[in-house]
Formats: sequence, C-alpha cells, structure tokens
Amino acid sequence: MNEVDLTKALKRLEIPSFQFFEKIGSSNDAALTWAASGAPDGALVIADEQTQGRGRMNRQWVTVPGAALAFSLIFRPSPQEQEGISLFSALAGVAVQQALEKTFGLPAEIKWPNDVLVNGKKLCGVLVESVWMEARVEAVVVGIGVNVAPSSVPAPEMLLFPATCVETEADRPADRLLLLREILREITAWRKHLLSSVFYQLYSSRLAFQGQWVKVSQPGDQITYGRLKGVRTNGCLLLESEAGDEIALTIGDVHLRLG
Ligand SMILES: O=C(O)CCCC[C@@H]1SC[C@@H]2NC(=O)N[C@@H]21
Repeated sequence: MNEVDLTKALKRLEIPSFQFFEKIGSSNDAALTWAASGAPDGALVIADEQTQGRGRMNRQWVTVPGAALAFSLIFRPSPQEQEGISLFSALAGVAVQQALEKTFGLPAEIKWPNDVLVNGKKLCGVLVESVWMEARVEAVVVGIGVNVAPSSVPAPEMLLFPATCVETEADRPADRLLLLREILREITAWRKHLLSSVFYQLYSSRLAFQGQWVKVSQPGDQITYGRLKGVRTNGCLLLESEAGDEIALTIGDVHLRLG
C-alpha cells in the first residue's frame, strides 16, 4: 500500500481528506489528535503497520505490514445523529459484514457489538472512541482492523476468540484497497440510514448467535448468561435469562455458552 495507490482507490468516494502512514502507533490515536485539530467529517487515517494498535477494553491489536487493513474514520455527528451515537459502532460492523458478503460471497456475521465473524472466527474488530464537548459528541472515531492475509492472524495463544482472515475464508487472494473501497462505500451508504428501521433490520438479521445461550463478559469481571434475543434500536444487546427476564447490555464480549 502506498499513497499513490490509496489516492486512486479513494477517488470518487466521499472521503474529504486522508492521512496515510507506513508505520504508526495507533490510527485511532492519530485520528483523535486530528479530530481535536479540526479534521473534517469523513476524514480517514490509514496505516500499513501499527506498533501500538488498540482493541476494545484496552486490549492489544496487532497489525503487521502488508497483511491487514487498519484505519480510522472521523465523523462529526449531525444533530440528528447525536440521538443515535451508539449506532456508529453498529455501522462499522454492518459495513464490513456487507462488504465481505458482497465482494467475497462470505457468510459474514456480526458478533455484538461489531466484531465480524466468518464461520465462527473473528476477522475484523472495531474500536469506537468519542470526543465530547460538554453534553455533545464533537467527533466519533471509528477504528477498523481487518485480517486480510494469513500472516495478519495472531498466534492462537494471543487470542481470546478464534481468528481467521479474508484470504483463508475466501480461498483466494484479496486486494486490500478494493476491500477498503467497499467498506468505505458501505459506511457512506448506510450512514444515511443509521436511524432507520432498514438499518436496524439489517444489523439484527446479521447478528451471530441469535437464539443461542451465550456468556457475556463485562468490565470488572462481571459475567451475564442468557439466550441471545437480538438488539434494541439503540444498539443494546438483549438477552433472556433462564428465568425468562429480559436483560439489556450496553457493553461486553459475547461468547457461546458451552455446557
Ligand atoms: O476487536 C477489538 O477489540 C477492536 C480492534 C480495533 C482495531 C483497529 S485497527 C485500526 C484502529 N486503530 C487501533 O489502534 N485500533 C483500531
């Protein structure tokens, strides 16, 4: 990946401005800095390699050069979007899921809130961070990491959840820039429908583990068990407890409950 190819790939997409780094700490950190100094809505930070890539709940996210996609988008939510800020996280999951389904014919699913799985293994993670100004969100940074080539998949002992990559699942070489284009196209298209029932239905219909018993690990070593019922329109996860009560969760890691 280089700046010239990237410029060509981003042509005719609604990306007002971008920063490319061959090597960076974390594209989310660069995007947060740029957001604080006036980055426009839709600006993109992309890196070929990250040395301090971050995942949800402060986990490490490894990005080796030449093998993955690691990028962060900066959004300036409109007054209407302020009502559904949490849906930017779902937007990233839906966009990657759709791009993989349409471009590679992969049976991609979304592990709530926004990991993308293929055949039960994770190939994309999303880290959403917000910049607040009093009660208003000034900017949302949506960081997306996709494992594209096999060398992007960390060793099993480094993983909390089994992982895979696009090329292994599609059984063919994958062009990172083509995939980036498709993801960005999906993000732009679905952002226009973020608060609509069509978006909600798509997100719900691609959710992994529907109707299955799951375990949700939350910060502070809290664990919640239940049958996965779906999501609310605001993106909360809905479980049904063994006693039949409804449980709504705003944060956590979903795993299938074994036994
Ligand atoms: O699965 C997760 O916990 C989320 C992983 C998010 C990784 C992406 S890669 C691009 C952006 N920069 C980061 O440091 N993290 C996100």
